[in-house]
Amino acid sequence: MTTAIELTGLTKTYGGRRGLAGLTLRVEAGEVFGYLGPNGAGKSTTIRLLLDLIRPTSGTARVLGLDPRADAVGLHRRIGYLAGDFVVDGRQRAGECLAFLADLRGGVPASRITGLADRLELDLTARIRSLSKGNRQKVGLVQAFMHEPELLILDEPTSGLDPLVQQTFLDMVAEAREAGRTVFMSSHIMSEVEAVADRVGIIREGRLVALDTVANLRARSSLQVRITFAAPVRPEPFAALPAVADVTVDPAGTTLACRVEGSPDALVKAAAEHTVTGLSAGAQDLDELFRGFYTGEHGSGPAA
Ligand SMILES: Nc1ncnc2c1ncn2[C@@H]1O[C@H](COP(=O)(O)OP(=O)(O)OP(=O)(O)O)[C@@H](O)[C@H]1O
Repeated sequence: MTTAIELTGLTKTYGGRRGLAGLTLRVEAGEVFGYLGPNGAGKSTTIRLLLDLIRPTSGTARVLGLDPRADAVGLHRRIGYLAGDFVVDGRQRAGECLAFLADLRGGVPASRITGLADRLELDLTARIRSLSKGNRQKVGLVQAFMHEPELLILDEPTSGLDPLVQQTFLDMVAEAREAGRTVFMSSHIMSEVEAVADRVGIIREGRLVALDTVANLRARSSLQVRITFAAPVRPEPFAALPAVADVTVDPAGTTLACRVEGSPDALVKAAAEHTVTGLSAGAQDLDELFRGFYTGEHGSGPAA
């Protein structure tokens, strides 16, 4: 597999302010990569560096094997880009605007533009200034996908989209991957990228704090367990068990709640020494896990 994006020690400061701090990251060709982080983490900075819209303070970026600084014009033809602040001339009709952008890219069959617009339920005859935020975002999505680029770089593509359109967009991403294209998309919210991303990178304060497959991250999320006993139990023996944390017992002493990270075997065996009258267990929501990364609760280095 070849590499679509390779960032090495990429750093950007704005005056004295941190934009991005030494980001090293590879995205392989053909993968869908979800780039997550809270506001101000450095997602848009990374994306602008990939497109040579801004220049790094230090470090390097290679995109489709090329240097964005030296090969910007050639690269832009091979990339579909949706800016976080996508703006176009509001006086134009959506269809005119897309036809103009298609010409700039060397021509796109009109049927592809109408096909995408139909799927997203975008009215091509409407003037852009009359469109809602979500409908303008659809114009941005059509222009990013319409020339079937090798690499899609999408900065918060789902922003402003209602859940049905969001699903259509996720289908478009899945189809792009099936066709062998690479997708690099940013978001604030894990659940938006979870369904389509092969891997996820999380940045906080300009640094990568987690990098893993969605499946592995899910495996790392903990289990919330509640056990009810026929007679009161003491929390201490449970708190001492491997993989068990945050043990609490209700005032009556008969309901125990805890979090399990890893195998629940020791907990099950310890509980079996008593008479168990009730048991419930649920996986931690992935968004909850991600909030932990956002706030720094889960450490500051990327996962092994
Ligand atoms: N042109 C600029 N001048 C000064 N500081 C900037 C500029 N652009 C970004 N920054 C700063 O760099 C940091 C990273 O910003 P960036 O826009 O990359 O974050 P982001 O992860 O895309 O956030 P959001 O989700 O809010 O779009 C922030 O602290 C921001 O204030």
